[in-house]
Amino acid sequence: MTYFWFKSFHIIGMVVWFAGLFYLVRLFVYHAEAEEKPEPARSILKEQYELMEKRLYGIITTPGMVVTVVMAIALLITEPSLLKDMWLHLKLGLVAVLIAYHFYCGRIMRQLATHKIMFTSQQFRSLNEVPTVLLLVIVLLAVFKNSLPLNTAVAVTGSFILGMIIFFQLYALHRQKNSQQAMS
Ligand code: HEM
Repeated sequence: MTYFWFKSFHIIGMVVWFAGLFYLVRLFVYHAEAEEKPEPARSILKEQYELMEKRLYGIITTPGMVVTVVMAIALLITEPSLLKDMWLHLKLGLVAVLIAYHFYCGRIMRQLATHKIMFTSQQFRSLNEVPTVLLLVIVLLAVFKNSLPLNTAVAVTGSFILGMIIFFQLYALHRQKNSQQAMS
C-alpha cells in the first residue's frame, strides 16, 4: 500500500515539475520578445517576467523536481529489486539529462535577470521541445518497462520530433505573414 502512495506522489510531482518547466521557457519566449518593444513597455514587461520566472522556478518547478526524485528514491527503497531492471537504468540516464536541463533553465533565468538574452524567442520555443521529447521517452519506459518495443518507440519518437519541426516551421510562416499584413 505504501508503495502506491509513493507512486502517486511521484506522478503528481512529475506533473508539477513539467508544468513548471514548460511554462518557464514560455516565459523566456515572452521575455525575449519584450526586448523588441519600445520603452517604457520594455522595462515594465521585463521586470514583470523576471518576477514571474523567479517565483515559478522557486515555488513550483524546483519543488516539483524534489518531490519526484524523493518519491522515486522511496519507491526504490521499498522495492530495491527494481534497481536491476534495464528500463530503470535507461530512465535514470534520461532523468539525469532532465535535471541538467532544469538547472540550465535556472542559469538562463539568472542571465535574463542581468539583461543578457542569449537566445531569440524562436530559439526559446525550440528549447521548450527538449522536455517534451524527454517526457515522451521517460513515460514510455516507465509504462512499458523492459517490454518496450524499441523499433516502435524509435518510430513514435522520430515522428513526434518531425511533427514538431513541421508544426514550428508552419507556425513561424504564419506569424511572419501576420506581422507583414499588420505593417502594410
Ligand atoms: C529520480 C528519477 C526517477 C526514478 C528513480 C524513478 C523511478 C520510478 C519507479 C521505481 C517507478 C515505479 C515502477 C513500478 O511500480 O513498476 C516509477 C513510476 C513512474 N515514473 Fe518514475 N522515476 C524517476 C523519474 C521520473 C520522471 C522524471 C518521470 C516523468 C517524466 C517519471 C514517470 C513515471 C511514471 C509515469 C510512472 C508510473 C508507471 C506505471 O506505474 O506504470 N519518473 N518511477
